Amino acid sequence: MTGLALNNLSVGYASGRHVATVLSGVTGSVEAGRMVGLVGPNGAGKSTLLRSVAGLQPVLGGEVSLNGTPTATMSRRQIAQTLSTVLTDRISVARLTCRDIVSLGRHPHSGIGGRLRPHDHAVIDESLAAVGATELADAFVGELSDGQRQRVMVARALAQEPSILLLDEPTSFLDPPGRIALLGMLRHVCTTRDIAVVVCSHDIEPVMRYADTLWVAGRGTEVTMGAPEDLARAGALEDAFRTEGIAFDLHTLTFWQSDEGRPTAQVVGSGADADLARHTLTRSGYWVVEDPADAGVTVTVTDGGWSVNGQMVATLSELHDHLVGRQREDSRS
Ligand SMILES: Nc1ncnc2c1ncn2[C@@H]1O[C@H](COP(=O)(O)OP(=O)(O)OP(=O)(O)O)[C@@H](O)[C@H]1O
Repeated sequence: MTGLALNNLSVGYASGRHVATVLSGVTGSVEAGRMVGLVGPNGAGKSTLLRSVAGLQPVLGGEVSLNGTPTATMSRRQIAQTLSTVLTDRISVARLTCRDIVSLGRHPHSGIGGRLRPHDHAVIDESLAAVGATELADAFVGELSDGQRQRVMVARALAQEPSILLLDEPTSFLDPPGRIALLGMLRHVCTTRDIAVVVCSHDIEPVMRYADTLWVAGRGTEVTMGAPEDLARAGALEDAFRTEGIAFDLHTLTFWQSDEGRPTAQVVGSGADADLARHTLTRSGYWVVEDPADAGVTVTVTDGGWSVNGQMVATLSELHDHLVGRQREDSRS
């Protein structure tokens, strides 16, 4: 198989006789051209898994195979020619240029003395272009924004010409559009370069838009794998993140306060104005229901704004104020 395969893998930390197993029985694969999103709460073991797969810490049991070959039988150089990583360690190389950093990715392929050949320079240029960082080639790394630096670190990993790419939190420190842009770029690179990608991220909703498969590390030692939507429907994300009073909303693919005990409302109408009214209702403390029979309040999208149980409001700010006032009155009566 081309790509990454994990067979009954156990990862964690051993110190003397004490063994702390973080994740166990992890069996799964990522084929070339496919992207896995690795998600889970803080401390679930995502970084431990990525570091173990990359050979940066010993596994406790089981097997990691790269393109069908167990890593236990591969040299470090062979592993580096197959797998590259973008990890969370902050680099302190402010006075290197982006091209210098990306050139480091050629190290596992370069000959004696590490001299770069014309082919290496071509790969470096292609890698910078693949992440949209051609213009940054001669900029110092210390002078980049977080988003630019993150793209350059991905370019370094691509310059390694890997079959498998592992990324730990590549979107942290990026603004919301930057997160989507980076994940979209990874998806593009994964498909066009036929790379097996595992990306660990706390940005569940954007990851769910791009990943073929989710690997969910929860509070136990198991990793649950499946299509993002199937796992969401089955409650696997809620289970993994299990937080009192917080539920995973299947409409928005985000976590919200759970609906129990909230007043109910429905929205009549369609399009962006209806979606925004639903958002305002949720923000105002209402549970948005589909069935009119369950709804205490009805918000209808109209030409001039919205009507709440027949009373017109022109803006969503007014809708919010009206809904909050209504709740206050209800709680007094
Ligand atoms: N060097 C270490 N020695 C011993 N235990 C460690 C070490 N590093 C991490 N751990 C423990 O392993 C567990 C998993 O940590 P890990 O960093 O893999 O979680 P994570 O899912 O990546 O969390 P986060 O989302 O917070 O980054 C935690 O209980 C952590 O305390």
